[in-house]
Amino acid sequence: MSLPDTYPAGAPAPHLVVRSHVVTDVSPTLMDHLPTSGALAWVRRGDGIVGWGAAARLDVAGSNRFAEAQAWWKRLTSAAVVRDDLAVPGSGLVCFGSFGFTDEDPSELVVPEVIVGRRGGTTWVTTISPASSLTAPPTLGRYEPDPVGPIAFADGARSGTAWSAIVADAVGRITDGDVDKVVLARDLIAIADQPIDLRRPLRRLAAAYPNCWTFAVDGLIGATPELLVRREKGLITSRVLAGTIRRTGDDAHDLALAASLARSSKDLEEHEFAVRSVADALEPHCQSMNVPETPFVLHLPNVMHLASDVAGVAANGASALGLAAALHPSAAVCGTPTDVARDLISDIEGMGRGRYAGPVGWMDASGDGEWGIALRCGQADPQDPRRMRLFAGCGIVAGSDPAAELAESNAKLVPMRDALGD
Ligand SMILES: C=C(O[C@@H]1C=C(C(=O)O)C=C[C@H]1O)C(=O)O
Repeated sequence: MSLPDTYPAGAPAPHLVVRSHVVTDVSPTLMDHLPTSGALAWVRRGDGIVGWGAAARLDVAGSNRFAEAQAWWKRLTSAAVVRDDLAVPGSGLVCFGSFGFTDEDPSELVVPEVIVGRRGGTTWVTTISPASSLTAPPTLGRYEPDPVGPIAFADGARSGTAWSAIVADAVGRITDGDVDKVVLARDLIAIADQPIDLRRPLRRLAAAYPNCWTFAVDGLIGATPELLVRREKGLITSRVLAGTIRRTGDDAHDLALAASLARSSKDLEEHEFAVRSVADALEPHCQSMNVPETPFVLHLPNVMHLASDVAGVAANGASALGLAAALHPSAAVCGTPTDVARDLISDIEGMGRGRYAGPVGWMDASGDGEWGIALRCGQADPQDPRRMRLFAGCGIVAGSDPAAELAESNAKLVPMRDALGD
């Protein structure tokens, strides 16, 4: 039922017919409904939306990509006929999206043919189809994903040792005063014996990291703890993370580590850069804002982060995507000052980030939506479905120790490694 033409930026918008209705659903998780391929997901604590198929799709790149995506979405939503029995966040006409870290990396929006959503015990189905060939609501299946089987891990663009040397180089440049903070990432290649059924790691991520946002868009899957921006009925929120410590598995020791993280001047400085960059980008779009003075410690199974929830009341009609465009790249994934850090990343990081560290999420026709930062994630290799590229990065400041940053990057790779393993 996919439209043969994916409706590129300049083409006339297809007339989509959209219907959301409540269904009875006894399956334990939303992920259970995903068919074999084309998984789309945005799930947290069991609630959220999953989808499949493509009623419309935009592929876009370049410095204007957010504006082009916004214009495309506006035309598509104004040409659609929507019957939404629920009118809750995620019901009605919704698209999923994932944006490249740099202007050159590919970005995309996908409008699924079917969405299954859940919120507070209510499950709904949305069908989206061209007016010329209406889709009947599907009977929801319950699928068991294939096991991933044995998996091997190999260095990506750089070995751990080579990456540590790049971190040391960055610390030198920070000490010389070229830049205050830069976020450097590395990749790891996961290789299975057979094509990886992405639903397997997705389910595991959602179960093991309920406080993160588990996402899937076009082969990019992960569980991010960092919400770049949410807009919901005039309220804007952002969860900023920066400053990390690994967990040991010993609760008493971890509590002591959490206390040391909250006092660490290196981590507090790194965090302050990230909060400032978010507050400055949101300020023109908010009439009042709450920027916490001190961060809290977010406990995840693998790491703990310094975290700040920034909130504001929308002052203008900027959509969730418009706000994500204003925020990206925040100092949490790029550095400070932004331009210098971005150039340094492209000079020394030694790999393409693709959609890692870019905004990933969903939005609705009113401009509300949620965009996370694509972290703790992996990208399925479009050429070889047995392979995935996993990513992790660390904020580097004057006090950073390359060996500790390498250990931190390994801890950030744990969610994807465990989700893929047996
Ligand atoms: C860049 C990543 O994480 C970011 C860097 C952090 C840090 O350096 O302390 C913490 C959270 C994220 O903002 C990643 O997970 O790949």
